[in-house]
Amino acid sequence: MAQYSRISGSVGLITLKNPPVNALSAAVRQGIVDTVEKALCDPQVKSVVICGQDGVFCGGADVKEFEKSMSGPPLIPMIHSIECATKPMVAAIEGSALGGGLELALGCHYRIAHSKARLGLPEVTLGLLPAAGGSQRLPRLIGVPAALDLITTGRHVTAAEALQLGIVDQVTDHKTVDAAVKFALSVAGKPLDARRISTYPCPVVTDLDALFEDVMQKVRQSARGAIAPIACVQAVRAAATLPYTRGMEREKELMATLFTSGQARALQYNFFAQRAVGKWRMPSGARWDTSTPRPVHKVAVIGLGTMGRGIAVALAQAGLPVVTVEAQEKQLMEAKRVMSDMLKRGAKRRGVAPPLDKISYSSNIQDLADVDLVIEAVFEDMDLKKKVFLQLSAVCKPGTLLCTNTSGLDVDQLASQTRNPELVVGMHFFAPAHVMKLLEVVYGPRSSPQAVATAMQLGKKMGKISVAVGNCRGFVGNRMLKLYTEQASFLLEEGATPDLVDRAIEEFGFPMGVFRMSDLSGLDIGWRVRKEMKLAVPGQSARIREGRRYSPLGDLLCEQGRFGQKTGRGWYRYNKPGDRVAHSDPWLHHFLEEYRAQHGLVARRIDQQEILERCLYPMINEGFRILQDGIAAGPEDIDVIYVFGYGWPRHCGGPMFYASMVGLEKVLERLEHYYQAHPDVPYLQPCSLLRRLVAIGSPPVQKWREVIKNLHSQL
Ligand SMILES: CCCCCCCCCCCCC/C=C/C(=O)SCCNC(=O)CCNC(=O)[C@H](O)C(C)(C)COP(=O)(O)OP(=O)(O)OC[C@H]1O[C@@H](n2cnc3c(N)ncnc32)[C@H](O)[C@@H]1OP(=O)(O)O
Repeated sequence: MAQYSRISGSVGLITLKNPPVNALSAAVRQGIVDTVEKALCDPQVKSVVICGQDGVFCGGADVKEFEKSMSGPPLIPMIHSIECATKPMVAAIEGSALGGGLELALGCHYRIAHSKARLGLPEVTLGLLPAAGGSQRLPRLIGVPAALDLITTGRHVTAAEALQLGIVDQVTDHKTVDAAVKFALSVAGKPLDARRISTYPCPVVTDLDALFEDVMQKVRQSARGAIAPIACVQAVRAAATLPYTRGMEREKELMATLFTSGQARALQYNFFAQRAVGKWRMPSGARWDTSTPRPVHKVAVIGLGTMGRGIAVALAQAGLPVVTVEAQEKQLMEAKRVMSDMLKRGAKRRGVAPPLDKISYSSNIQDLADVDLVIEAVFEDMDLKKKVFLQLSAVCKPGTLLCTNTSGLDVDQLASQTRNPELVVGMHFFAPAHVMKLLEVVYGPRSSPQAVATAMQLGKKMGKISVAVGNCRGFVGNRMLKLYTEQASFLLEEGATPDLVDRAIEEFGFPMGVFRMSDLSGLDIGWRVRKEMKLAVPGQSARIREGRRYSPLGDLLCEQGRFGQKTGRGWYRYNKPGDRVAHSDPWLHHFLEEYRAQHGLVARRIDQQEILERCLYPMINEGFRILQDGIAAGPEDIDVIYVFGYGWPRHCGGPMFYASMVGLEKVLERLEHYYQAHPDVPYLQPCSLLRRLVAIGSPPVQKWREVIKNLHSQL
């Protein structure tokens, strides 16, 4: 829908109306076509302004329409007719001009933006390219290198940067439409030939081949198997080397391959999944829209190890006053120095003043008496955490929310130490906490909806993608991860090497293989947990524990002091402790051979397919169990956790979406096969939810919530 009016006597005003982001749905496109025609036919109109209602210019093509067969006027000719118009067309950009929205603005002869507006061509993040002329107009307007940067990363730029790049003609702090109307009046009747971007020659680049080779290499490296960034480079190359009409043909050709690709489907699913997780619900029926968060004006972090430091920095960067408490004076001083540096570095990157005064440092827990919310980040030890919660409950004012940054311990046990267990939730951050986007908000059986709402809101304020999940060992992310790492160890026992397994995982698209990741985070962390659980017993190498298969390989390495990067030895060898470059380690290969010989295991050849199936399918199976148990509300929650917390390649959607792409029937069949081959690994047995989904014809992932709901209502 688009509304037409005439203002200031001679300016036609076209307002896009499709809340909340004025996406270019079929109806909006039809509205634009009709209102542009009206404006051009109105003899009293000398110039035209296009704006969006409610302070948003346009969020781009309507992504929901991509799944359906396209109807309504197509974008490309619509934008072309705006560019060909004989009256000046001015885009008044407030809020966002993204994707097709910016492409529409690029079809206009002038662009006026509000200083707070954001502009960009984020199609690549949806597995697409700017195929409404964006890949051909932008390089002509701002030059090839700048266009390549924007189009291949999809990053949004501020109005100030857009002005500097030459994307907009003017930036205003006042009412954008008023400024655009004034501007439109000033350019009425002026010649337009020099304003049609498609007629511009692409600015010359001195060594075009070298530039594109270099960019393509960088893109291939960072894309990790994603096809859209590569197509984006190819489209910009067409702009740089071909006349506009031929460039448009190339743009269309490239878009056709992307549009129906599985990667585009995965990325678009992920876009909506990110938004779906914000609409959380608990099994009790409590929901995001019926639970009011408590106000949080002052926060505390207790425990200033790596996690506590990152959390406090993230809170300060979000503008919240933070009281930090660390009992050991030496650790407190060291933390203060490191955190100040982190704040300064972050501020420099963002071009703002470091919020050093937001953080106060103390070694006295009594200083937490007046805070609204505490995040406990002490050592991952239940007894220690229990003690801290007991103290917090006594010290903090009534109504203070008490949160634990455990990565998997029982939130309810901690709640039971406090006067108000309903005010206890888990806030599981991921390292480094000031960088990683994911936050698992863990509710126990006694957590109140208000406590969950408060933690979710705080996460949002910190710029995190927060996912509300139920309380179980490892929550969602680490519960699934345990199976992935365990299978990887079993593969070593059976004949694989860390390099072989990691290569398969990295080729799939993870930034780091399972063993490289284990070396980075430290083998000793899992070892300590296993020792606490009495699973790991020093000096023991039995392969069956608690009646099921167990791989002691990680424990045996720890017993030798091989903790990973920090000790310079782990699954790989490093030139010195703390070094990051992993080298294949002949010692480890020899150790594996000896281990196999000791246990009578015969090494066999293991191919990439088996590595992927053995590592990923048990995780997926556990994902189904998590859904069945009601720990996660839907597959979107699991997928968002994996993409933003564990490096699952976004163009594969997440584990649950990936399963639906592979085919549930195939996943089921392979799990059955592996369970038969390894009956001593009970979790390989396919979960009944997976069986149920296959039995009803493998509905698309978007329909699983309904099936789960029915399943729960039958119980
Ligand atoms: C055989 C095949 C032939 C192939 C040939 C085909 C040729 C086709 C040619 C077509 C060429 C098209 C080229 C153009 C493509 C595009 O434009 S793709 C879209 C690009 N745009 C974006 O990626 C922007 C996405 N949106 C955002 O980043 C943010 O939403 C925002 C605009 C910055 C606003 O943020 P915020 O205020 O935080 O709100 P949100 O919560 O994110 O969103 C609010 C609700 O709006 C929904 N939404 C947002 N954008 C879109 C969209 N583009 N389409 C549909 N819906 C959108 C979002 O899901 C939220 O919905 P609810 O959760 O239901 O509230």
